[in-house]
Amino acid sequence: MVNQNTPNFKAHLLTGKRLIPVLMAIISIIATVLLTQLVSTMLRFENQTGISAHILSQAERVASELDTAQQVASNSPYPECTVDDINLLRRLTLEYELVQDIGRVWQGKIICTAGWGILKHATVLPDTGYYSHIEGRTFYRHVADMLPVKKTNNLIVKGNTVIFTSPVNIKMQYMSDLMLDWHLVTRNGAYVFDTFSTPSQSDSHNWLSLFTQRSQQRICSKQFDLCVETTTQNNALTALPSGVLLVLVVLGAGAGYLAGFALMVWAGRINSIDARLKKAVFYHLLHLEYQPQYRLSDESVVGAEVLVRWKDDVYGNVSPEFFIKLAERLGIYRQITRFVIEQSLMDMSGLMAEHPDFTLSINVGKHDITDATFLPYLNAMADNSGCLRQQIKMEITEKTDVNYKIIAESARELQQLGYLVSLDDFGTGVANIHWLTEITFDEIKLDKYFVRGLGDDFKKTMLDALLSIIVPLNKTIVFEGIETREEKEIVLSAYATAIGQGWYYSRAVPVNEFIKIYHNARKECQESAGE
Ligand SMILES: Nc1nc2c(ncn2[C@@H]2O[C@H](COP(=O)(O)O[C@H]3[C@@H](O)[C@H](n4cnc5c(=O)[nH]c(N)nc54)O[C@@H]3COP(=O)(O)O)[C@@H](O)[C@H]2O)c(=O)[nH]1
Repeated sequence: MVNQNTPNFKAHLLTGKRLIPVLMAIISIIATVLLTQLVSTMLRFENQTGISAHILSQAERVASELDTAQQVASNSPYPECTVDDINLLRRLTLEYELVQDIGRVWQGKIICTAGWGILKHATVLPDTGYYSHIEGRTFYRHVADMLPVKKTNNLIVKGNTVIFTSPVNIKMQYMSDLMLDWHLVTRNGAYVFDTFSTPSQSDSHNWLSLFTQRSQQRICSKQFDLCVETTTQNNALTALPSGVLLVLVVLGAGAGYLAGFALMVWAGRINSIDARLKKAVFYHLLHLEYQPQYRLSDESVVGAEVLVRWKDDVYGNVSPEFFIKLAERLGIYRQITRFVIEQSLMDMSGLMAEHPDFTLSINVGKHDITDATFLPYLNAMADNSGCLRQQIKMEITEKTDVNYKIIAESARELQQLGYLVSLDDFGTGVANIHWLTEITFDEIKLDKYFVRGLGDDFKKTMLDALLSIIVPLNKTIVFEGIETREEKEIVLSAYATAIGQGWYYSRAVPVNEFIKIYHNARKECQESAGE
């Protein structure tokens, strides 16, 4: 039987465990959303890099075309604004798609162009132009009314040449579906050639904006005084179609729930009582307690019964009655007996060496007495401990589920080797008077059943009858389970040389406490003997 708390604990454990898959599902949904966000951010970043490069290459193509046209015009062999010179400029406007018009500049004024010939009134260039020290050009943005026709142009002036271009030179193409702002600027950022911004970029002010990431990039041309700056904001939660998002959430929740369920099963396995007992036995997490045995006549402690204990972190205090059977079923029982023998001899060897009449009772079961390696092991341990073999008493319970002939043989062998043998739990199991004649024991332990309720006349009569059979056998008789003073007095009056153990005297206690009990009892005996 597991400690009474164990079933409650298990129920509590199960309720707690049921939450694991739900918690895992929630964590998984969050992880899925974050992962989607991460992947989407990475893809968008890659896309942004591609677009930046595309814008820059277009800008370089524009710059290169205008540069070539300007160079050809500058190298004109004709005097400025002559018919030949203007014809040359006209050829250039036909040849270079981006050149809308091209003209000559003299003393800060446009004096002739390919489109308008010699201007009647030379047009003064605005004083707001930006001069690039890298390229030696002056740029004018969105300049209106420089020519007889009303039109807005960008102007580029170098030396004696002015080129008129359209304000929009970079093709927008697929950019409208991207949440991307870009600016085409000079390296120092002082002059903006072209710019584009997505109107909806700054619109998401709801809770989803928490998941919004901003990415800025800047790349510059190696040839020209040109840089592209792009800015994008990514929010996969709003960017993804709601159907796709729903599928992701459902998949994430499902995967999390399954993982949680698997974790629960795994945790259940490693926390099963079988697994925990195996671990406790393997790592020697069991411990021992000793219950003193008293000579009832003078209340001196004559021996101790060692009892194995298991206090588990999950299941609490588990009764040996339960875990000994479990250990037998799991095939690890032998390790427990060996642990008990080794540890108890170590704990008690000092006291036993000092008091050669002190006996240590050790419980053995069917797996011990049927194990061929048991006796050699016991001998080695006993001899190694320095204790006398006749101080070691092996308790064989009557409940042992093996043929009495095997028990008789074991008892005989143990006695021949010098150990004492005790018949435990007498009167409760399969043993009967027949056992007493066939098997030789040194001690008979009467089960607590006979002590319980000894105030009752019938029980007392039963005990007297039993004693009339076993007393003549001349064995030590131990009464188990003495819980009250009355029980002790009745036992003592029934059998004056009785040995007793029970909660009236002491429960099983750790070794240090036992040694104190032993010495106190001894002192009291000596004192009362001296009086
Ligand atoms: N093979 C092994 N069996 C072992 C070992 N250690 C213990 N056991 C057996 O487990 C059974 C239960 O033992 P436990 O719960 O330790 O109970 C023992 C005592 O605590 C209990 N006891 C002692 N005094 C009283 C009392 O006054 N009242 C009361 N109700 N119970 C009392 O009795 C148990 C000891 O019994 P016994 O062994 O028959 O002397 C039990 O069968 C143990 O034998 C082990 O290492 N190996």
